[in-house]
Amino acid sequence: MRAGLLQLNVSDDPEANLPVTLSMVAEAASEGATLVLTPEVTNCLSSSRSRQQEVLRYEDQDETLSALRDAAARHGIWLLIGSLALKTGDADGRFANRSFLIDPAGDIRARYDKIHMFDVQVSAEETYRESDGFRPGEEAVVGDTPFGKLGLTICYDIRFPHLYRRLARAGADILTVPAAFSPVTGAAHWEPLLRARAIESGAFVLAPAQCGSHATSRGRPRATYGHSMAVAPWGDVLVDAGDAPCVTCMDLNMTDVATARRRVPSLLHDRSIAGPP
Ligand SMILES: O=C(O)CNC(=O)[C@H](CS)NC(=O)CCC(=O)C(=O)O
Repeated sequence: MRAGLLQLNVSDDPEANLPVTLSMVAEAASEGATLVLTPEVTNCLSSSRSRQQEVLRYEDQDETLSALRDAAARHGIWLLIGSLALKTGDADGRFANRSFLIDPAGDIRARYDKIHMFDVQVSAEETYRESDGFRPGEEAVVGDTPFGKLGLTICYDIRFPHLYRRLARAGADILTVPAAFSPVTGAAHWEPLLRARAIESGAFVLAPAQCGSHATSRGRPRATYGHSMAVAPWGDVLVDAGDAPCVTCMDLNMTDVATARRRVPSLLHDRSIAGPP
């Protein structure tokens, strides 16, 4: 199986972002990818609440979603849209940060709302309050494909290993971790977290990322870490896409999942542990 990771540098203008994303999806398909993955917030990196209120749409009216579904059908590929920022109709006005698995007919096969919100002060100057704008999801999701099961997660979820344990035990062969990681935490934690989840799950980890300085029309400027990554079930880094926008394709030997789990069957060795709660 051949997978393609899109590394994007989106702005807070969905209309401007879409043509770039579509041409990179076409490029991945032309390089033979049968599963193409895009990063977190493929449609719009958040700058201010008022800007989001203006440009974000409900799922059934979102043009990025409909155009990417068409693209999956046109190219005959599976597409993991890392996430879209979408209106929800919730009373408190918060948005959803939602991944979609699209099949080669363009149909939606799975949806996942990011569970863990990035409410973190990463440095004296840099604080994130994701839960101010986004409503967290509640449910883990596995999507079925002909080449294996995908466990859907997003960005900050990577720091919560029990979610990945659950997905691995549900049979996930590939864990998807689309991201818009902060440069500071990215440099310190991104690669070891991805490799740890791959090793302890005996699964591929595919992590398409946002990169660079993002153009925003208002609010504070944003920058993200890049370094989209593919990690094999044994823990080896297959791809590190660096820090500029790009399309990176790679072959995945899906039998590596069973091989890794046979060599170290730790998924079968969980025990319930007594002691402090
Ligand atoms: O806000 C948007 O538009 C897109 N979403 C993000 O950028 C999200 C929430 S602020 N970022 C992360 O989860 C970074 C996690 C991270 O950097 C870490 O775990 O260290």
